[in-house]
Order: sequence, then structure tokens, then C-alpha cells
Amino acid sequence: MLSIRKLNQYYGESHTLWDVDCEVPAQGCTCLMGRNGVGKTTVLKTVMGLLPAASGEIEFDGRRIESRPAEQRARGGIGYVPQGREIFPLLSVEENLRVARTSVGRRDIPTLVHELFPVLHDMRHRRGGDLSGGQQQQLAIGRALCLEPRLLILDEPTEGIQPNIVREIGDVIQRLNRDQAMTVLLVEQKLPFARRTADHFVILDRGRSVADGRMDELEDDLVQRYLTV
Ligand SMILES: Nc1ncnc2c1ncn2[C@@H]1O[C@H](COP(=O)(O)OP(=O)(O)OP(=O)(O)O)[C@@H](O)[C@H]1O
Repeated sequence: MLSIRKLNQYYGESHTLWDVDCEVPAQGCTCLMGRNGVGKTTVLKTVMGLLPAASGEIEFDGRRIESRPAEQRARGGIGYVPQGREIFPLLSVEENLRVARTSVGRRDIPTLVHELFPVLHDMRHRRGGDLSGGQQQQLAIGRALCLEPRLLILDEPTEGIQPNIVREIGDVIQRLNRDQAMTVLLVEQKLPFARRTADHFVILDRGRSVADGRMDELEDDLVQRYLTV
């Protein structure tokens, strides 16, 4: 579904991604893992077209996308929930969702969004900035779903969120995989959440992809070497 091959990226002179490979199989959840600063967010932003790739290939649904502009990638079926959520704090919940929806030429909010997150319906007139951190994360995911993506990319969706909403977000990811046949690429530092939610992993270390496989085969020595702090 998504194949990243030999991806290189620089911030100015600083070489950040080195020949990164990452395979995201269709209809499952792949977790991109690694310690702080190894390049996980940089990979996601490069896939979204928010950062330019210096070299390498990004193939989505059989088509090369690395030279397409970011809006085209979003409209073409890739939803993105950035780290820190980036919702509009002064707009209502409903307006936040509608803004996203208009980018695909629609005004109605997909029923799926309110089915998955009833709280967004209950709080539709509240300002985004007045929601709790967990509710803002749900809004950010709901907003990405307004584009009806085939691939949903989530950057640390559980960061700073209370445990009951973390569990709900894990359940939502599994429902999207199972009921909507949606593919998910997740960056996540919490190992128990990653193990429970994802079925594949790719590990980055200092800008390089160093291991990948099925989540149930993620061995302790890889965890020790690349993930524990
Ligand atoms: N805008 C930028 N300009 C220069 N260097 C940057 C920029 N953004 C990130 N970096 C550097 O690139 C490297 C990779 O950062 P990135 O945010 O992709 O890592 P990460 O694995 O997502 O980390 P975290 O888990 O802390 O979010 C880090 O060394 C970081 O300091």
C-alpha cells in the first residue's frame, strides 16, 4: 500500500534520513518506532510532502508520489494527524471538521466520524481549544477522517493523553483496519500500546531503518538495542 525506498532527507546541511526503507502493508497498522530524534516525524512529513525528499521513492497504491504537492497527496487518499494535533482552537468542533471536509468538496460530516467519536457530536458547538487533550486528539483524527483516506498517518496520538482515551484510540485504529479496510501508519513511543495496536513494526535508529517485521515477532533484544531509553 505504501512503500518507502531508499529515502534520504536533509535539514539544510544536516543529513537526517539515510536510505530509509519502510513497507506498510494494506489494511493493517504499521508502527514506526525508535528513540527520540531518530527521524520518525521526518519520515511522516516527507511522505505527506511537507518536507522535500532529497532522493528515494515513495509509492502509494502503486503510484509514485514523491514529487507531488502535499495537497494532492492528501486529496489522493492520505490522511495525516500531526504531533501536537494542530486543530483550530478558535473554531468550533463542527467547523474544524467542516474545514477539512470542504477540501474534498463536501459539507456533510461522514457518519463514521460521529460513530467513532460520539463526543465530537456532543461537543460540536464547543471551541476546539476548550476541549481536553484527549478530545482534541479525537478531533484531529476525526478531521483527518473527513478526507476519507485509504491510509491514515498518526504521529504519537497518545502523547500526553489520559489512559481511557488512549485505549479508545487503540480501539478506533483496530476498527478502522477491520471495518473500513483502512491502512494505518503510526508513530508511537509507548511499547505496550504499539504492541497491542499494530501488526507490523519498522525501527529507525539515527536516521536509518534497522529492523522490521511482524509485531508478534518483535524480540526483546531489538527492544533493548533500539527502543529502551
Ligand atoms: N526543522 C528542523 N530543522 C533542523 N533539524 C531538525 C528539524 N526538525 C527535526 N530536526 C532534527 O532531525 C532529527 C530527526 O527529528 P524527528 O523529529 O524526525 O525525530 P523523531 O524520531 O520524530 O523524534 P521525536 O520522537 O522526538 O518526535 C533530530 O535530530 C532533530 O533534531
